[in-house]
Amino acid sequence: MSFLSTLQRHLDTFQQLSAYEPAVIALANHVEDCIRNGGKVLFMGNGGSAADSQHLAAEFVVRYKMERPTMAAIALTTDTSILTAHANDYSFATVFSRQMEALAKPEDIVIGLSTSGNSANIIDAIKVAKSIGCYTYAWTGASGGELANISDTTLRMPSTETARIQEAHMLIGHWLCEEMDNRFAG
Ligand SMILES: O=C(CO)[C@@H](O)[C@H](O)[C@H](O)[C@H](O)COP(=O)(O)O
Ligand SMILES: [Zn+2]
Repeated sequence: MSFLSTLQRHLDTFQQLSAYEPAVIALANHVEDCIRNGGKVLFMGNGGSAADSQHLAAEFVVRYKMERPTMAAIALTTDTSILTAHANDYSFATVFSRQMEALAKPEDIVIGLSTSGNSANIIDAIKVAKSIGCYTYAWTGASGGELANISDTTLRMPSTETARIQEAHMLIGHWLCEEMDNRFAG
C-alpha cells in the first residue's frame, strides 16, 4: 500500500471524528468530576495501546500544554516487575486485572484501549473494575468486540484498521487533555 493511500485512510477516519464531540465532552465532564472528588483514571492497553496508555497517564500527572494542578492517573502497563512476575507465575490474561484488584477504588474511572475490543487481559480487567464499582470505558475500533458488551461506555473509532484506530484514540486522548487543561488551568 502506498503512503498516499495510508494517508487517505487516516484522513477519512479523522474526518469523522468531529461527530465524537458530544461523547468527548461527556467523558471530560465525567473525568473532571472524578478527579475533583479524589478519584483517578486507570489506563491499560497492549502493544501500541500500552504506549498510548502511558502517554495519556503522563499527560494527566505531569502536564499537557497549560500549567494546572496534577491529575491522578496511572497506566497499568509500566511496571515490568509486576508484568513479568504476574505473566510468569499466573497468566498474561490476568496481568491487568490483578493490578486492578490492588489499585482501583469505586470512585475511579477505567479506560481500556483495544483496537479489536477482544484482548483477554483487558476484558478480564474491565470485569474486575466493574465488580469494584469503577465506571468503565472501552476505546475500540468500529466493531467494539467483546469489550463493547461489557463496558459502561464504548467509544468506537470509525475504522477497522489497527493503526488508524490507534491514531484516532490518541486524537481523542489529546482532545480529553485539552478539555482538562481548560477546566483545571488558571
Ligand atoms: O501497535 C500495534 C499495531 O499498530 C501493535 O503493537 C498492537 O497494539 C498489538 O498487536 C496489540 O496486541 C493489539 O491488541 P488490541 O488493540 O487488539 O487490544
Ligand atoms: Zn503501532
